[in-house]
Amino acid sequence: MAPLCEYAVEVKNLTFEYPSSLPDPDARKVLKNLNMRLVPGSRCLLLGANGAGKTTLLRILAGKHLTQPEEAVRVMGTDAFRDLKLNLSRAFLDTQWGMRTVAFAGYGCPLQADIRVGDMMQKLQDTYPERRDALMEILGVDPDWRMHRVSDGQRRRVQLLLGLVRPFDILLLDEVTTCLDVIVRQDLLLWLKEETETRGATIVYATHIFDGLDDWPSHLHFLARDGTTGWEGRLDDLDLYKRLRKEGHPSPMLKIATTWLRAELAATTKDRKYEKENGEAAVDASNPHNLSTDRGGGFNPGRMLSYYA
Ligand SMILES: Nc1ncnc2c1ncn2[C@@H]1O[C@H](COP(=O)(O)OP(=O)(O)OP(=O)(O)O)[C@@H](O)[C@H]1O
Repeated sequence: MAPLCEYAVEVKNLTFEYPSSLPDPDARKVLKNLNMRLVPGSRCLLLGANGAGKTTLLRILAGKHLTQPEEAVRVMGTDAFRDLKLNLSRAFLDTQWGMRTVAFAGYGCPLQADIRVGDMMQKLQDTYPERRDALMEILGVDPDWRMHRVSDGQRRRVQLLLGLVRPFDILLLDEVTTCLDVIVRQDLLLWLKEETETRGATIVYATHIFDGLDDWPSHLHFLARDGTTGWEGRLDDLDLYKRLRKEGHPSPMLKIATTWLRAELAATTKDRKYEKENGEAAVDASNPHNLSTDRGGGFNPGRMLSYYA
């Protein structure tokens, strides 16, 4: 059973930026005045366009980035960055697992050592034999697989097995179900739902694939393109969701995502047009159209070269 705390995740007015050379302080911010509150047992779908800041937020909740002020982010009622005990009850699974960085900046290649899956983190696997067996069955993992001979999807299944075998209070998932086949994904989502219902575990799941998710989340958090919270709360409280359900829409989650993302896209297109027409004047901080099409968090090498002068 998850420990008693009012909120499993509590983010209050969080603003976050990566080190950057952008002169405009607002342009540096990846997350802006962000709020998130999840009670234990929540299954929260984190939704947002590419570059909205989903990975950044999940990494903050996983204790990988220090925030200012530190109290802005609490996980299971404690300091998300400093409380190392959390690492025994918090699981973070992203697409970087098993990738070994090589000589090129930002380039990784998969773990290819000749290791038997059943021998990986063996003590942990043996500590929870029932969970291990259940997960092996759901994920279709064979303990005799060897890591230098698995496919991408099989490697992902091994990651999920090792990441989920220890009972967690909070699970942070960043796009880790993309290369799973549809049956494994469905069964895994059901297993995760059960974890929240029977053990009170909390899950935050960022994905762009909404197939099979219509009945899964209890909460939604929409991260807008400017790094603010676009909408957050219980899914049942979202009018659009209620309406789509009433109309018997075949895939309400996908419809919600496309409605919000298309509205953003329309606004971005409008802002891009404005920038094109107004040149450098468009980056004036006092301009209401300022900074829409590229928040320049670091990997986007700028919409205006003068930014980096
Ligand atoms: N390590 C970093 N250093 C500097 N800037 C970064 C870093 N990681 C991400 N960013 C910037 O932060 C912003 C948000 O990135 P993030 O990866 O959190 O978005 P995302 O919503 O997860 O996107 P996607 O859906 O494409 O995975 C982007 O503008 C990105 O360029």
